[in-house]
Amino acid sequence: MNCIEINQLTKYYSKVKGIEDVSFQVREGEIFGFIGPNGAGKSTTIRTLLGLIFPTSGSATIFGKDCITQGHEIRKDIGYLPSEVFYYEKMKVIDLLKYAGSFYKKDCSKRIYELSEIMELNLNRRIEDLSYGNKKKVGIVQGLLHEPKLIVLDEPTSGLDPLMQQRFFELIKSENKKGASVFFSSHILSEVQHLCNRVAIIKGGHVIQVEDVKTLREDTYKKITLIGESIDLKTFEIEGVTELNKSDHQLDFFYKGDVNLLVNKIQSLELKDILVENPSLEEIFMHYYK
Ligand SMILES: Nc1ncnc2c1ncn2[C@@H]1O[C@H](COP(=O)(O)OP(=O)(O)OP(=O)(O)O)[C@@H](O)[C@H]1O
Repeated sequence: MNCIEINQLTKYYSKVKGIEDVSFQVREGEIFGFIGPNGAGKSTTIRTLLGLIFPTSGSATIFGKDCITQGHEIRKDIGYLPSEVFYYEKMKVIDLLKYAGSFYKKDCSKRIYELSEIMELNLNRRIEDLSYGNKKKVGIVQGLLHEPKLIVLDEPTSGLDPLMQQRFFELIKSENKKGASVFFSSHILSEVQHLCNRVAIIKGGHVIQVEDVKTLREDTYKKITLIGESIDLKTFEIEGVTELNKSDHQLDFFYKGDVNLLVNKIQSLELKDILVENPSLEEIFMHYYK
């Protein structure tokens, strides 16, 4: 079953394109990544999904309910961390979190203390005295305190130091193990690689690929490095080869296609070394971003 379904969703900010014809599904129980460069349309998609802005056309559902007309019914099941968090500056963290918890029909106090301990958040400070990273932690606790069925995170890790990022990932994984589905946007590809089952790649307002993270890494390009004295670059100007580069005695390129063709080309060469690697997600995405 799908927890999120997005169908041909389009949002124009008057004449400025936010997103166009975006369609994909997030399955219940998965951790789904939403990847794209700045301005690609990630926040627009998320805000439309949450009913914070209206689409120009298209539709979206969460747990089978329409995001626009049934938003109030859906919201109790969603935990949302926006990309920028703004709070009442004069409030103490604990008062703010208890106030946030009061909107749900359950006692969230125990969870507030548990989450704050995990994220090392000082509950007695005032919001105005917190650093950007600590405000982000308040957002994380606020997003999770009611143990939502779906967690929506918009660029969640910006501002967190590496140790806290790690804590946060562990926290998300454990919420997922307990049954929560997770949808999060990022332009940091390594975090997607570690955390997600599947990803959608968005560029210029269009989703250009929805794929298993594993497939994305395995079924695409191989990264080849050949080291030897007299390798002719022209030998590898063949179909399936991209990013061909020669420096000193080294030739690097990406290859996608029949490996036998490549082996035929390589076997006549006098090599000192050869390296065949799966490209990093970074390298794969750079390919899609072009
Ligand atoms: N309120 C707005 N008014 C006008 N244009 C907007 C507005 N919000 C977003 N846009 C435009 O819509 C496009 C998509 O922006 P969006 O913020 O959704 O991208 P994003 O992928 O979340 O980027 P980032 O990673 O920088 O947050 C951009 O061209 C942006 O300038």
